[in-house]
Amino acid sequence: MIEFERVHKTYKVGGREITALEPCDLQIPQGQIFGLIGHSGAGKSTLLRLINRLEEPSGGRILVDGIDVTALPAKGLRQFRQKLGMIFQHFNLLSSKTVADNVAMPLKLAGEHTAAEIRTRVAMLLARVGLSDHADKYPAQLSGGQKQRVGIARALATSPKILLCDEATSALDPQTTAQVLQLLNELNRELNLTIVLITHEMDVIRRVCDQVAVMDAGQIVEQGPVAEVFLHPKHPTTRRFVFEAEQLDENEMANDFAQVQGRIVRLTFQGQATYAPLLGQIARQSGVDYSILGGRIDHIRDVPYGQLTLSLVGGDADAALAQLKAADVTVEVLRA
Ligand SMILES: Nc1ncnc2c1ncn2[C@@H]1O[C@H](COP(=O)(O)OP(=O)(O)OP(=O)(O)O)[C@@H](O)[C@H]1O
Repeated sequence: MIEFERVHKTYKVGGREITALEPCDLQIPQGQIFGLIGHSGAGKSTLLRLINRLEEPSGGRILVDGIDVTALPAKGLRQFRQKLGMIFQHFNLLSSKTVADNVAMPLKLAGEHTAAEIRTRVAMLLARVGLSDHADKYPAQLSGGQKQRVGIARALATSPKILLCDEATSALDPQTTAQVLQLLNELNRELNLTIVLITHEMDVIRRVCDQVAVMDAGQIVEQGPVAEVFLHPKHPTTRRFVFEAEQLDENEMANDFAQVQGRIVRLTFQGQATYAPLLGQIARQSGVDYSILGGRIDHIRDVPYGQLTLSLVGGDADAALAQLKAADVTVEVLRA
């Protein structure tokens, strides 16, 4: 468990103070993939780098498994950092070293392993990330996705319990992004690894995260399980991210709504309800006619969801909506 208690951070630049993180309380349970999303300058990197004390907090306490890491002396901090791995947007591999030597680096620095132990562990890590055949190559000979796999293998070398990912897929194309996210997903489950992940894409959050915190101007403005935040965004910043990901335009939707009669509702189906033939049944029973104004079916992590925007005309619309709610469908009335 990672806990922030009133943690804040101010940078001093040429006599001027820049607040990067307002006092922040946060809890990240062990074994979760926790996403931090926000626009450039929102304070995401600062928050992430406070966890491994690459940045020192200006105040507050950070506890990892109950240990106050803000109070650790130099030796304790070195040991603590071995329990944390980090991966970066631009991979940060050493260009003059081979793939195997890059992965071996944290083990060599720890100074606790024989050369044979390091060789065995590196071979195992490279096999896990699918790069056994590339051990003797240099980073320049690899694709972006392969470089990030080396970064992941290196980050996992000392068997950390926490992996910090700073925009780890931002430099990758969509297909490679999907593969790297899939690998992170698998590692999270296999190793019960806590992953804290920074991104500016809601789609990355939707695909892998359990929880999300949305940051704006140094503050967490919305936080919760991804399904809740993604399907029912409240803060304007969250709404912008979700609408961007869904390629929706609020003004266009308002224009569309002006063209149709009746009530307008948004229905959210999750899990089993996503595929149940509810809508037709309920429309027949209540005598309501509906037209579909928008919708999609997708997954949040592994859970399917469907979201439909409908206009309802005639019949007993109240009864229809009550039946939908009784079947665990979330109903939001967009126009009464
Ligand atoms: N070392 C530093 N010295 C001075 N100001 C800094 C430093 N690092 C960050 N800042 C400032 O703190 C604020 C938050 O920056 P941070 O990098 O945490 O945001 P971010 O959300 O990660 O942005 P990005 O997505 O662009 O990386 C910004 O105003 C930034 O200019």
